[in-house]
This record gives sequence, C-alpha cells and structure tokens, in this order.
Amino acid sequence: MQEAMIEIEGLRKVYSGGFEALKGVDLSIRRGEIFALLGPNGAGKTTLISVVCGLVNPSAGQVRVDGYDILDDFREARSRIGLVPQELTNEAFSTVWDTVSFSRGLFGKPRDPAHIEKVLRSLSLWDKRRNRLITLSGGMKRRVLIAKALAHEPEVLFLDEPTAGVDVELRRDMWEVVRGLRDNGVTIILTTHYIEEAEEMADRIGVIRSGELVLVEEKQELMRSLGSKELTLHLHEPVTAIPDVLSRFDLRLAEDGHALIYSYDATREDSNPRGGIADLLAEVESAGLGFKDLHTRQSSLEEIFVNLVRERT
Ligand SMILES: Nc1ncnc2c1ncn2[C@@H]1O[C@H](COP(=O)(O)OP(=O)(O)OP(=O)(O)O)[C@@H](O)[C@H]1O
Repeated sequence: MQEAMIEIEGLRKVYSGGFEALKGVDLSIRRGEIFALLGPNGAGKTTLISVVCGLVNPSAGQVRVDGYDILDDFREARSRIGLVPQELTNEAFSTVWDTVSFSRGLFGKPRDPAHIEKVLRSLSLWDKRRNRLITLSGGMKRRVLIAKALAHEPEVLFLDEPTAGVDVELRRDMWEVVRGLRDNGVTIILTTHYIEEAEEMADRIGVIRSGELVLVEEKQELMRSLGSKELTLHLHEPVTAIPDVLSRFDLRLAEDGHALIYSYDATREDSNPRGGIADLLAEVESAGLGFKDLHTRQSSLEEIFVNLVRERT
C-alpha cells in the first residue's frame, strides 16, 4: 500500500483563452488525512479538483490516484474518487434511494443494496429513502450529495465548499459526518472559504493563490509557527503613553489607555531577547501601573491566512 493517495506533479492548466489557472502545482495527499485547500476566489481550487476528478484536462504535469494515472488509467483512478459538488442538479423528483443507487451504477459497480443502505444509515437518510429530493430540507439535500458520492465506495472524497451557506448547527453536523468518514479510512480533501472549518477539521492545510500552492503545512505546525500571541493587561488607571521603562517590549495602548497589549512569539516565549512575560509584569509593577486583569489570546488560523495571502500579494 502506498503512503500517498494522490500525487500531483508539475500540474498546469491553461484555459482555452490563454489564462493559466494552475502554474505547476506539486502536491501529495496522504492516505486517510483530511486536507483543506484554502484560497481566495479564483485562486484555482475548483480547477485543481476538476483535473483530479477528470472533469478538466490538464495542460501539463501528472496526477496519480492510488497509483493510477488520471489520463492513462482514467477508469481506475476515477472509480476511487467521490466528488461532492455544491449543489444537486436536475434530480428533484427522484427518490433518495434511486438517486444514490443510480450514482453507483454510473461507475459500473454491480448493484449492492446493502452498501446503499449502510451509506444512507450513516448519513441519517434511511428514514427518508422513499422521499423525493424536492421534499427534503437543505441539510438533507447536502447529505444526499455525500451519499451519492459514496455510493461507489470511493477511497477519496472531494468536498467542494461542503458547508457553504448552511447554518451553524448543520455545519457542525456535517463536520461530524466528515470525521466519521475519515475514521472509516476515507481520504478527504475539502475546499472551504470558512477558515474556521479548516481550523476545526483539517490535518493539513494547503493555501493556493493565483494558481500556485504557496504553502502546505500540518495545521498544528502552521498555527504554532505563524501564530503570535497577545497578552492584554487591563489597567486600574488609564495612561496616555507607554512609559519609557517599558520601551523594550512590543507594546501598544488600547481601549483609550485602559489596556496594554503585548505581542510575543508564542514559540520563543522563554528565549525572547527583548524580555519575557515575567520581565514585563515586573517592569509594569515597578513603573507604578496596576492592572486588574490579564488575558492571552493566540492568533486564529483566519488571521494567519489573511496575513499569508496579503504578504504574497
Ligand atoms: N473554463 C474556463 N475558462 C477560462 N478561465 C477559467 C475557466 N474556469 C475557470 N477559469 C479561471 O481560472 C481561475 C481559477 O478558477 P477556479 O474556479 O479554479 O478558482 P477557485 O479557487 O475555485 O475560485 P472560487 O473560490 O471562486 O470558487 C479563475 O480566474 C477563473 O476565472
């Protein structure tokens, strides 16, 4: 068994008008991971997924799924992939059961009612199997999309914006479903505009910008290495300026002088040459500033992401 489920090498896509949507992408997706692909609108996320799924022809480069080349061994490669698009198309009057069973047939797999039942049960759709899609709630329709994509027992599942426009409760529900799939060994690649979703779900994160992968990193590592921390001291009495004795610290005033905010690198807390938190607190005391409260916060993936995209503009 190979370590990599999907191997992408030197992938380029030039659309017919001459626009280069992918500029030589190299990416390896590990078996069994949840990989979140982030990027601003038009960055190339859908193009990348579409090439891997065989919907768009690559202009150059190579893609292998479970070792099968997506061009030379299209059927083998494609049969391992499930694609969950954003919306259902044209099946409003079919039943849940028929829609999902039909999807399996499209991949030339023999009928297997037991598998379809398992998929529907795992997505809490079993009770709705005789319902026409048009009668389902938005959340149920989303589940049907996933059920369709799982009907042919794929090993990789692509989710394109799985929770776009759904409410918070349903989003959490969907996350549970996706985690459950991963726990059953399915490799998951999702695109999302919700950074929170990537922060919550992903094992690794890739950021794509203008057709280039600008970063691929373990989520934990990304948050550790790029995340700065802030310590806020709420002062008893407001100050108009930061006292000189504190000038060696990276401080700023906030809340009309009622708060001092100290930014520091969370990874180098102990070896910060400009002084650590203990030093700061001691100096604050000796400067005669009393504080009634203090709290720390770590920058979120959202801030990290915004900075990343901004930095490279
Ligand atoms: N068929 C096409 N012909 C020409 N250009 C295209 C075509 N499809 C996409 N593009 C262009 O390629 C670029 C990447 O598009 P893509 O849909 O892959 O981006 P995306 O990252 O998925 O964006 P979004 O987040 O908005 O869905 C865009 O500039 C888009 O206009």
